[in-house]
Amino acid sequence: MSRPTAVFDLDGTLIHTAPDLLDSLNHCLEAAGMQTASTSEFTRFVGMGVKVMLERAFEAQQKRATPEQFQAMFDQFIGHYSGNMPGKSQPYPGILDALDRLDEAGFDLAICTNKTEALATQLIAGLDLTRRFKILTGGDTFPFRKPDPRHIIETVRKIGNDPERAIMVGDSRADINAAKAAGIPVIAVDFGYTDLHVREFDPSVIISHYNELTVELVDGLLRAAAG
Ligand SMILES: O=C(O)COP(=O)(O)O
Ligand SMILES: [Mg+2]
Repeated sequence: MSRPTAVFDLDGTLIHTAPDLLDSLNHCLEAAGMQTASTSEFTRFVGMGVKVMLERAFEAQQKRATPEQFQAMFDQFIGHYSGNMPGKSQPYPGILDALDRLDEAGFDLAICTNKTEALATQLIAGLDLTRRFKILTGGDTFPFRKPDPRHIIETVRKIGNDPERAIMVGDSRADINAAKAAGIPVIAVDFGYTDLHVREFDPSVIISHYNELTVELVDGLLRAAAG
């Protein structure tokens, strides 16, 4: 039997990246002569990758960009964000101990993010976390991404594991809906980036700190899912 897999979202779940993403977004908005975004606006923009974040920022100000202007802003964002990495971004309290616990219990650890694979890989390396994860897939790794359930399923399959013995940990509706559509139990953190409280998306469990992410909790969810 393959090893069980714990799949983690990145932004707002493993790593608190909001200050850097917001800095880079506001750098681009200012350069375009637009208003800067607040933290609460940012939580509505994030979750579906950089392109969607920029589109939502334009919509919020009822502004339109030509495809060329949009591409230029996208390139500027990537340059600014990647140039300042890892910046102020930090793993959430308790996550490293939680990863250790799962690792010691025989879980393979995976990252499934809507960030581009290159940016996510650079960030995880910059924080010296690469060796902890068997795989990282981004929003551009496959022709589909969260909330498409195949993003999680194919991430697990790529390491040769069985999606029926996987759990997802995430902070947003995309994570929760993708996991539910995949039939994978999902633990939602309530400290990430979401416009509505995660309870609205009906995850299997909600945690407020990683000391709640125990092997017992995860094993219980896997047993319940196996029926
Ligand atoms: O960067 C984003 O928009 C989303 O990234 P996440 O899937 O890791 O939350
Ligand atoms: Mg997230």
